[in-house]
Amino acid sequence: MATVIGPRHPSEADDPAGEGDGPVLPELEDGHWMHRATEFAHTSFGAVARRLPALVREAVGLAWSTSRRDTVASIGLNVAAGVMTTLGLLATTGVLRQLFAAGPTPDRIRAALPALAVAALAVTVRGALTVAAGWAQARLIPQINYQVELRLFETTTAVELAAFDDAGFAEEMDRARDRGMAEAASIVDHTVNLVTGVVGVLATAAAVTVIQPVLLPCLLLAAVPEAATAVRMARRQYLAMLARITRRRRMWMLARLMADRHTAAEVRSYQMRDFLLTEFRRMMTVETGAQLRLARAQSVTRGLGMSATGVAAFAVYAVLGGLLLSGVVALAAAATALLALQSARSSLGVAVFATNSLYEDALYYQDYRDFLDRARDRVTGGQGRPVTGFDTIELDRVTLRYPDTDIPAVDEVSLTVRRGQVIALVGENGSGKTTLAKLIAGLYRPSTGVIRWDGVDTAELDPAATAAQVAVMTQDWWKFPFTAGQNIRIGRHDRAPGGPGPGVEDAARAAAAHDMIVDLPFGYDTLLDREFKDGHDLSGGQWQRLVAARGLYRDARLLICDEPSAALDARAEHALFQHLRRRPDRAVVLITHRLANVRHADQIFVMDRGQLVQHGSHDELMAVDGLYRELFELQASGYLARDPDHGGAASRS
Ligand SMILES: Nc1ncnc2c1ncn2[C@@H]1O[C@H](COP(=O)(O)OP(=O)(O)OP(=O)(O)O)[C@@H](O)[C@H]1O
Repeated sequence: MATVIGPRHPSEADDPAGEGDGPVLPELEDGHWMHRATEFAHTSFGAVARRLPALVREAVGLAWSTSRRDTVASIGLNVAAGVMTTLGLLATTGVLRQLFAAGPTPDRIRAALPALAVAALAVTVRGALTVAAGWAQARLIPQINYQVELRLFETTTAVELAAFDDAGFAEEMDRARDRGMAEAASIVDHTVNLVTGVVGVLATAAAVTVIQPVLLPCLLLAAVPEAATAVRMARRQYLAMLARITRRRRMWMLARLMADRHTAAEVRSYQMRDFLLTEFRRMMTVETGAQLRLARAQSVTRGLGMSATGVAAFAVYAVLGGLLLSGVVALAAAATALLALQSARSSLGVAVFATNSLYEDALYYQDYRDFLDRARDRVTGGQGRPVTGFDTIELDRVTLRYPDTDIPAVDEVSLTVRRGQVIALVGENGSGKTTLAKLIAGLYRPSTGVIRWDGVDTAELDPAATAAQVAVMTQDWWKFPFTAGQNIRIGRHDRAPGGPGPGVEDAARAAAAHDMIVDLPFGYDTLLDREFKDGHDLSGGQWQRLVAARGLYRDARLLICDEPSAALDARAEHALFQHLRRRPDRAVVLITHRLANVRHADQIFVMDRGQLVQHGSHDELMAVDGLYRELFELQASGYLARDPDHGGAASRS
């Protein structure tokens, strides 16, 4: 049953209103998970069934490694329930045989009582076993989720930073996280359901075979049309979903833009309401039409399926009648066969649905497995020489090329950072300062060249011990949804209270953040995320003070400050730079576009298009014609209210 999927883009999709005009946003790229959806849509049910044994092995292996006891219970109890189904049907035949026998009614009822007791017992035990199996199955799910989620996040937090710049890797990670991880528990769930369904069919078939083998083909004949209809309807539903998915994503995106705190101000200030609503209405019209058509098509399919099932049931009744008349089958056996038919049909439905779902979910789970395999190669860690500090960090012709780029972001840069010094990296936007700082921090490994700590290649050093010596105040910091105190303390979260280094409040004071924090509703315990109850938000500059406090709290031997004062007011900036001064036990690498802040640096390195083009002290660099002097004078002219293009060079004081 190979199937070709329909159009997925709104512009090509069925359009009941016949409208194609109006504001049209650019086409959405297919979601990263679409490739699996498309693959599944093109796979026939036969192919799905052929892969079943491997999929079941995979799921059982996963369940087994999570909880042996619950795995055995889920499967074992279901099999035992199947045995009870067989027993119940056989006992039912016994009951009917006695009831249909000749003789006075009280005698017939009395004779049927033992078989009736067995049938009742079988039904009761079966019920209990099914409940117990369901319990074991329900226990498995959270345990599996726990294991797979933990394994994924243990990996994503351990892979090297460079992996996140690799588009392929990042996409695989999204796939594993967004869908693959969630399907681990599903494949186990579907497998247990499959076992339940198959056991139900086999149990019924076994009972029918014992009662009268000739009835077995009847059972199959009656069940097949229903199963085929179930497959057909599930596929139809899936393909329809696939055809609408891009449009639905567009609608989710628009819905987010229209009802989100972060976009609310811009939507109003640019008066985007009509634009967004028009686009949303357009999508909704197409979407509603598609849903109405699907409902009609599903009803037709269901109607045809029910007719086919009815015809099959009628054929079975005819065959049964013939067998009854010819005396091949007794009345009691025929009546039991009808009961068995109901039971087999529902079990088969469960098995078919589970097969379909298992196959689809297993494709996504494979994404999770593939990601973990690939990520293992990018995990940093392992052993190396211990490090407790440094006297010099030396970059020797270091180059870094980001994935899929031809031009290096840092090109053959050599420089030395000495303990006790403040060095500055300056240059225009995109010149490579942040990238160079990340190399110095050990966040990236050079594509070529070597970085040495006291003469030892950093590749030979213990990565965790090296990272412990470094603090980075990044330019693109994140608003962590923690309290103000925790936002600072995570800078060195494993430091015991009263341990060496500044306290949280000391660090906050140094970054001019303390007064601002104590003014918050709960002081240092104020939660800094409006999405939580009693949460609070800060201004950009207030956040930056907190980020600076975190960096100072870390109290590392190498402090890297990438635009630490970009959002700070003059007073806060002044206070912060008091604390970024020379200290004999550490080195500071400072990146800033406010060149007045680098005047006192021991060494200033000037970057241009990835290359180091100048270096020296402020006075040395101002004494020569070059990029540094040009940038400095340009900036200083603003303060001196003198335009260098029209008034000559600004003061060099
Ligand atoms: N993750 C990345 N993947 C690919 N290219 C990148 C990445 N980060 C930066 N680049 C590119 O590398 C070059 C150097 O960027 P970098 O951020 O180091 O510059 P910068 O000097 O710090 O700039 P700015 O002053 O604007 O902060 C730029 O051309 C930029 O586009």
